[in-house]
This record gives sequence, C-alpha cells and structure tokens, in this order.
Amino acid sequence: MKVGFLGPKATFTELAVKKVFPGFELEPYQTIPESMDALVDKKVNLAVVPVENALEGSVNITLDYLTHVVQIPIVGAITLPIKQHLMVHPANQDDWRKVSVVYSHSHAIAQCHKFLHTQLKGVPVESVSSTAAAAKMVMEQPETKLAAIANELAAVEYGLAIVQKGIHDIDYNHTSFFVLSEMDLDFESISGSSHYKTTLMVTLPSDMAGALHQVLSAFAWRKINLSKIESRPMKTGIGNYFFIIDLEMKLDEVLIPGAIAELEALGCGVKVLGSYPSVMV
Ligand SMILES: O=C(O)C(=O)Cc1ccccc1
Repeated sequence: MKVGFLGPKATFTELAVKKVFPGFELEPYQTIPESMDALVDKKVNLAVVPVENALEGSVNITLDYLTHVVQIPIVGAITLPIKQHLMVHPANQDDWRKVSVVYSHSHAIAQCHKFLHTQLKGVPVESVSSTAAAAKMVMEQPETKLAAIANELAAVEYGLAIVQKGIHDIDYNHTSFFVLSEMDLDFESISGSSHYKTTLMVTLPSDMAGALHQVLSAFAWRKINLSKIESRPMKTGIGNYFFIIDLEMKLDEVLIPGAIAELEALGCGVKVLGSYPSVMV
C-alpha cells in the first residue's frame, strides 16, 4: 500500500503518515495538489494532506483542490501536535541572529509570527512548498546564512542545528490532515478511533434571505453538532461562496440524510465529501 504525501522527507505531513501508517510505502510529492493528482492517477493508494491548523486556520489549497478540481473521498483525519524550531547550517550556528532569509511553509511562518517579529525583526521571510523543503534548502547552501522553520526530524534528516526550540506563538499548536482514498479503507481499525466526522460541501440558493440560517436550523433541531463551518469562494464572482461543514457524527441512515433532504428542498446543493474516523496522535 503506497501513501502519497507533501514532501520531501521529514515534513509534518510525513510525521502524521508515519504515526498512523507505520510500515507503509511512502511517496513524497512537492505540493499538495501533486499528492492528490497522484491518487487520481492511481500512482498511490492513499494521499495525506494538511487541512487545518489550530493557530492559522484552514489550508485553502487543500479545501479548494478537493472541492473544485478532484473528486476523492475523505476516509480519515489525523490531528498531530506541532512544534516549530528555528534551524541553521551547523557552520552558522553561532551567528544565527545574522541570517539573511528565513524559509518555511506559509502556515509554519504564520504560527511563529511573534518570534519572527521580536527576535528576527527586519529579516526577510519567504514561504516555500513545505517546512522540510526549507530545511533542505538551508542544508544545500551553507555559504549563505539561511534559516528554516521546521520540525526536529527535519533538523536530523538534513543535518541542521536547532538554534531556537519551540518558536510557535501558542503552545496548543495542532494540525489536522485528511486521509484521501478511492479504496474502501478501514481507517477505524487502522487508527483505532471510532470518533467520526462527516464533511459536507453546501451551496446556497442565490438571493435567498436567511438561507444560511435555515441550513444551520436543519442541523440544529436534529441536534447534529457542527465542529466547523468554513466559507470558500465559488470562483464565479465576488460575493459567491459555498460552505464546508463538519458534522460531529458518522453518516447514518436517518438524521444526516434527513438534513440533506431538507437543504435540497430549500434549493441548496449538498455533496458528502466523506464520513470518516478522526484520530489524535
Ligand atoms: O510543511 C510541512 O511540513 C507540512 O507538512 C505542512 C504543514 C506546515 C505547517 C504545519 C503543519 C503542516
């Protein structure tokens, strides 16, 4: 069984994959869309992609690619604690305050805003495809004083020295990842979790006063708990949005189909993106 993930080696995504799928064959891809394309092209059986960070919010490219471009079911979710460290080439260890650029993934940069603002004020910060890609770049250019924000495994993998540990702004820093697959994967047995979520994509009828209120009521009176509601652009014009809604329950035969039928009767479009166990590792 082959798992595609946002690489290179030692990204947070790989950490999440290794925790839940030990011993599986791993295939790194340079971007999130490439990992999903690999699944569509059947080069891998599963793809694991970051979807939400507790400090920075949704990973928009994941949600947008999943809703606008590919049609692959979500079969699981993994939530991983995130610790960010500042690392440099060992040759520049004593001089780390004089780095000329800090590289990382945009979400990691946002998670360390306070540290960058106070400790490395004025140093340019550039985002690259992943935290591990940043670490790899720093390793490859010892003569330029560069720094990366990445995890401990990336420091080991790319031979970098951690010069500041735990630089994320808030200690409670977690990221969730979606497990995507066309296969009928028994993620409940693999993850040991029976905590299910169901993710829906909902479009509203145009120009209907109180439409969102009515959508929420369909869940509220059935006592279906929502854990997330996110609006994303339809990409058809300013002000046109759809909603991604997470329900805190497994797709059943009564409550969720009833709510969906009610939304459809209102003129909403509803698509189930997945009903899947969610695990904290
Ligand atoms: O860049 C990585 O290591 C990723 O896996 C994406 C990401 C970035 C920041 C926090 C969590 C995941």
